[in-house]
Order: sequence, then C-alpha cells, then structure tokens
Amino acid sequence: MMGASLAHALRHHAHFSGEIIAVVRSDRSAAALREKGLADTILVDVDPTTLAQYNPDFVVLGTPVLSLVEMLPLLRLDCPVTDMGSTRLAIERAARGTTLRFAGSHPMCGSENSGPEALVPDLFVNRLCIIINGIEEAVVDRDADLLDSIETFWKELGMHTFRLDATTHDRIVAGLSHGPHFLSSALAMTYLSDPLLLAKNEESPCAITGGGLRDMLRIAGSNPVMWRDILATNQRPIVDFLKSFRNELDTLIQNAERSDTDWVLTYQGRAHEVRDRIYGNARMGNGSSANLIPATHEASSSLVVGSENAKPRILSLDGPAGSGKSTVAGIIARRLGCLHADSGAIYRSLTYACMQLLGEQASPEEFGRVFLEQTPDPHGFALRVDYDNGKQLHYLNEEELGLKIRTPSVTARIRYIADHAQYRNRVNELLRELGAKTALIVDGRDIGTVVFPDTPFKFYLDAAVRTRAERRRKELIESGMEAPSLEELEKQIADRDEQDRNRKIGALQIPPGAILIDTSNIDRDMVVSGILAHLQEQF
Ligand SMILES: Nc1ncnc2c1ncn2[C@@H]1O[C@H](COP(=O)(O)OP(=O)(O)O)[C@@H](O)[C@H]1O
Ligand SMILES: Nc1ccn([C@H]2C[C@H](O)[C@@H](COP(=O)(O)OP(=O)(O)O)O2)c(=O)n1
Repeated sequence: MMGASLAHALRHHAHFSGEIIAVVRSDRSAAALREKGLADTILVDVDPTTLAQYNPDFVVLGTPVLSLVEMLPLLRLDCPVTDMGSTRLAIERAARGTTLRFAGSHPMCGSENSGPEALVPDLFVNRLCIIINGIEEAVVDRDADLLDSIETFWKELGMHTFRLDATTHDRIVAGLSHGPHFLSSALAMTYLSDPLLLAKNEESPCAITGGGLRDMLRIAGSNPVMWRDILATNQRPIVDFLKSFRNELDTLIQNAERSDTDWVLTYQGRAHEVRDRIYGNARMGNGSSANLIPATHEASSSLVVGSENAKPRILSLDGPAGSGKSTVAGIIARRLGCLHADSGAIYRSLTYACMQLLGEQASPEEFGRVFLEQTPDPHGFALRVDYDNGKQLHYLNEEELGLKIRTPSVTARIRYIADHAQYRNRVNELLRELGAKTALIVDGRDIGTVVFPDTPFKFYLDAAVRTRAERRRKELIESGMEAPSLEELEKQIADRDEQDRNRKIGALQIPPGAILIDTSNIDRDMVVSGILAHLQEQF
C-alpha cells in the first residue's frame, strides 16, 4: 500500500519527471502497478544485490521490518537509501555495519490495509515523517547532506518532518502508535470472553454499537506480519507501555467499584485534557502548520447534523461550470438539513490568496510553489474555510472574501491551483474530514470520482454551453459585476470545460454509477425534485 501510494505521489508530483522502478514480490502486485501505470520498470522478486545495475538515484525500501533487517547488509548501492519501517533500532543497527548511504525514515501514515490495490493517492500529504539522525539519544551520527536530501524528498511529497534518534523514536512510537494497535486487538479479543455480546449483536438488524467502538476497533485487523515484526523489533518499549496501561486499567476498575462515582467527572476531564495535548486544536487533523486552510474548518455546531454514531452521508454533484451544481446543492442541503460544501469556491479562495501573495503577473509555476514554501509559513498568510448558517465562508487573514473569489481574474487563474496535486490533496482532505463529521452535499468536478468515490449518491449535471453562458451572464449582471458579451462568455466557459476535462488529476468526468441530469431545459426546482426522487429518502 505504502509503496504504491509513493509511486502514485511521485507520478503525480508537479516537478518529478524521473523514472520509477518498482520492486515487488508477487505477480499480483506487479499486475496492479502495471494496470495503474505507476512504474516504468517493474521487477518481480529480484535478488536485492542486483539492484545496483539499474543505477538508481534514490532508493526507498518498503518491506516489513524483519525483511529490511535481512536485506540491508546485502545491498550494494551508492545513492541515498531510506526506508519506511515503523520500528527503528533494529533497522539502524542492521544498516550500521554496511557502506550504504542510509538514513531511515518513518512516514507515519501506514494503515490497516495492504497491497497496491489499497493505495491512497494523497497518503503522505500533511502527515508526519520522522527522519532518523542516529542510534543513541542526542548523538547525530548521519551525514548532514544525506539527512537533508532524505528530508527534502518527503517534504516534496507534502510531509512534515521531524528528526529523532532511533532509541527515542522506538520508545515514543511504542506509546503513541504500536501500543494502541495492540490494545485495539485486545479489546476485540475481550468480546470472545462474553459470547452473548457477539451473538446478540449478530441477531440484531443493525450493529448494537455506536461509532465509538468502530473507532476503537478500526486498527484491530492490521496486517499480522507487519505487527509480528513490530513486536519482535520493539518488544521492550511496547511491553512497558502495555504494563502501564494495565496499571491504569486497575485504577479505573478500583474507582469504578467504589460507590462514589463523582471521580468519573474528574477522570474524564483529565483524559480529555490529555487527548487535547496529543491532538489539540492546533495539531488536529490536517497538520495545520502549512497554514493554508488551517484546521479551523469545522462546521459551526448548529449545522452539524447527525451524531457521532450516524453513518456519514455524502451526496456528490459534479458537472461543468454553470450547469447549476451550487444552486441545486444549496437547495438540497437546506431541504435535507445538511451542509453544502462548494469545492470550486475553495479552489477559488486558494487562487485569490496566492494572487494576493504573488501579484497578478505571477507564473503558474510560482503559484505551484507557494504550497510547499508555506512550511513553516514564511509568508504569514492564513486561509480558513468556515460555515455559518449553511453558508461556506472563506477568510484570508480573518477577512471574509465574499465575492472577491468570483472575479474573472480569479477564474482565469484557478487552473494554476487546480492543476497541482498538492492543492488538490489539501482540498480533498478538508472535504473528507468534514464528511467524516457531518452529512454533506458536495459540488465540484471530481467529487464522485476522486474525493468520495464510494458514496452511493452521485449525480452529474450538464447543460449546453450556450445555456450555461447565458446563465453566467445573467448572474454577473445581477450581482453588479462587469459582464462580457455572450460570445466571449461562451468561449471562456468552453475553454474552462476543456481545462477541467483534460486536467491530469481530478479531471471532470461522469463518475461511474452517477445519475445524469441535463439541466438545459429544466428549471432548478425540477432538478432538485428529480434528485430528491432518485434518493427516495435513502440519503
Ligand atoms: N436548472 C436551471 N435553470 C436555470 N438556471 C439555473 C438552473 N440551475 C442553475 N441556474 C442558474 O445558473 C447560474 C449558474 O448556476 P450555478 O449553480 O452557479 O452553477 P455551477 O455551480 O454548476 O457553476 C446561477 O445563476 C443559477 O441561478
Ligand atoms: N472539485 C473541483 C471543483 C472545482 N475545480 C476547479 C475547476 C473549476 O473550473 C474551478 C471553479 O469551480 P466552480 O465550481 O467555482 O466553477 P463555476 O462556479 O462553475 O465557475 O475550480 C476543480 O478543479 N475541482
């Protein structure tokens, strides 16, 4: 999963045009990579000592930890070599006796899924990568240039980086990552000791659980081989963490057995504080340090419908400019009591923000670079998306942008932003985080294909170019903006259709399974009732 996601991220990186050589173990993985066009050369089950003959410039090893430990001493390579292993001491010790230019990495974005089919297009964006600078605490024993080149590699993929020695790394991740995985498995196993719980749950038409248990069990089914290796190579810190958890559990049980239950208020309050220290507002979710759309995009509480336990509901509305998506999405959101997320407006606000920063003459490449330069925010510009009374609002340095994002000069430059994977990933992440919290009607170009491909509620609106130009002209006149001639608008819309349909990533397409509605000759109320009729109250 991680290797394929890495190949995908490189393939779609705006500035990477190199050759990708993938080394895989099975024909099945090779076929999946080939089908997705993710590598120029695919080598199946080759002897690692022969890799030098391909003259790689950079090597990332992505096998489970124990096979890394076996493989490292066999490699004969001159280029920088790194890996993606999640325990470090064993790997760093295996590398120490070699002549390799090796410094380890731990991109903290693994998941319970494995195999190339499970690839995640924006896996690395805004996640943390720990770069290993030595074995012992406070002793940096790696070459500075090597560390810089490995750090730059991950940063180019949108990661945040942090340097640590292997010993400290292993102790910290035992508590913050490995320990919780084993606890999730232990929680799952607890249900075996009381079969009634499982049996009654299975008899019930829906699971007798809320979202809380699902969150806690999500990681219980992770790849067993990977966890065997992690335990084998980080045993002591993991066992220490599990023991301190057992002590905490004993304290909890003792308190729960006492008749005075007021302690629970203090206990829960303190637990909440600890949770905030780990995932506190500034660090929650999308790694807001890039400050381009920081993490404060949560919906106002009055708008959040459904509870933590409700199944997330997403309705995607894709289509070309002027087909009526945002109008219809807004009406349906109000009718169904959920949020309307206007993805095009988010691209517009990003475009506007970059224009303010760079000036109108800036080239597409300069626009593309702003995102990467934002860490750690040298420009001090903060873009925030928020919702108030059902309206999506865009704030640049706390100024609400209103119609400024809808001017022709912004529209003409949106592609400078929308063509870049970094920006797309950021917008997609924001939408998915929102969708995990509340029911959404989302309109855009790639919502049913890329952002929420699994939603069963997909619609695609279209209309003749002329009709769309007429609508846009009327809209511009009504909002007091300068309106070009109909012919000029028709040309602009056709040009944008062309850009939107031919974008390398996130292109406008009819999503598989989407219901098509041609709005040329029907008014917005008919479009709305057509969509609601299709939903048949299932949404
Ligand atoms: N079915 C429709 N019939 C007529 N006009 C419509 C229809 N749907 C939307 N409009 C109008 O067309 C314009 C563009 O619609 P909009 O929702 O902004 O499109 P999109 O979000 O797809 O770009 C708006 O002024 C809107 O009021
Ligand atoms: N999901 C999306 C939404 C919009 N975009 C880009 C492409 C679109 O031409 C622009 C503007 O989108 P917007 O929905 O505001 O477009 P119109 O209101 O229809 O003009 O943003 C995108 O690339 N992906």
